[in-house]
Amino acid sequence: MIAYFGPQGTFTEQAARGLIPDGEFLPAETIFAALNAVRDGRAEAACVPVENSVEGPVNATLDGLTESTVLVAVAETILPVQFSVLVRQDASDIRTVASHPHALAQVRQWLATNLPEAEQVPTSSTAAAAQAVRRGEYDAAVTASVAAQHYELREFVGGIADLADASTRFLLVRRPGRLPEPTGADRTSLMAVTVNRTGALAELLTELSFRGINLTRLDARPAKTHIGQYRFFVDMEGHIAEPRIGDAVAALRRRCSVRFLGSHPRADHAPSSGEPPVGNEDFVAATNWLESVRRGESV
Ligand SMILES: O=C(O)C(=O)Cc1ccccc1
Repeated sequence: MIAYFGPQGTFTEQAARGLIPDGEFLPAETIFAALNAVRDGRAEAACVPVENSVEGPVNATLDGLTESTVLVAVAETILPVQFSVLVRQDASDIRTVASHPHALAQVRQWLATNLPEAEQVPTSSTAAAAQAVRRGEYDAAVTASVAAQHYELREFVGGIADLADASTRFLLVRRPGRLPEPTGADRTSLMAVTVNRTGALAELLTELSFRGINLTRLDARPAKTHIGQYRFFVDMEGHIAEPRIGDAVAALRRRCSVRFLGSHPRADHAPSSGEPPVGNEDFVAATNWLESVRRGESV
């Protein structure tokens, strides 16, 4: 069973069906509920949105992955997202338009131009907004086009997005277990809580940079312990099975609290960029040399 951030008709449902085409799916009303379905065993995995190219990180996912037993990402997909504005068949004027905040943000200009008087109302998801329009609570919903069929609504307008090539990245997460095999085009995700000291984050990032590891994402979320304490979410190119990446992650672990959030193939299949100053084979050779020195066989 694959839980997904629902209800039926969300972009996340499309992502889940793309990742596991022959899966059995369990819609969840919130991202936390989708993740907790994995934690309590009702689902083997969950599909949740993690970031989009307009609004950035999906905070509920970052918090949800780490605020209980940790779940790890084993796959990802990136969907281009365009939106439809759905209304009831008998719609006349539109005084309220509802959607997920990340959807409203991605059509902000369109709404300001075309529905400037409509009150914008945040809902838990785009499909939840469609359900609310069906119930008569709001006049319009900004959704994926597929939601029209699920909730018997009419497409007032389709194919809208302020940025034509906007996209959203979704994760498939599971309980910790066997890692996906390295592919040479992978992403490793961590959550680190640094000590609240000048330079602590810079030192953490230096452990990556001087090993030639390219950071692909850095987000900060409140640690919710006290003001000023943050959880840093760090994505990097590479797979933790690679000696160079493993060496860097161990170095971070020596410096601060680190949680592993997964190593998995990148949806864009982009191989690790650049020629690192020291490659995986150098780490293996250095480790072998150190072991032979310790055995008194080398100097
Ligand atoms: O609400 C949805 O449909 C989701 O899947 C979350 C979302 C919202 C806006 C853009 C991409 C995903």
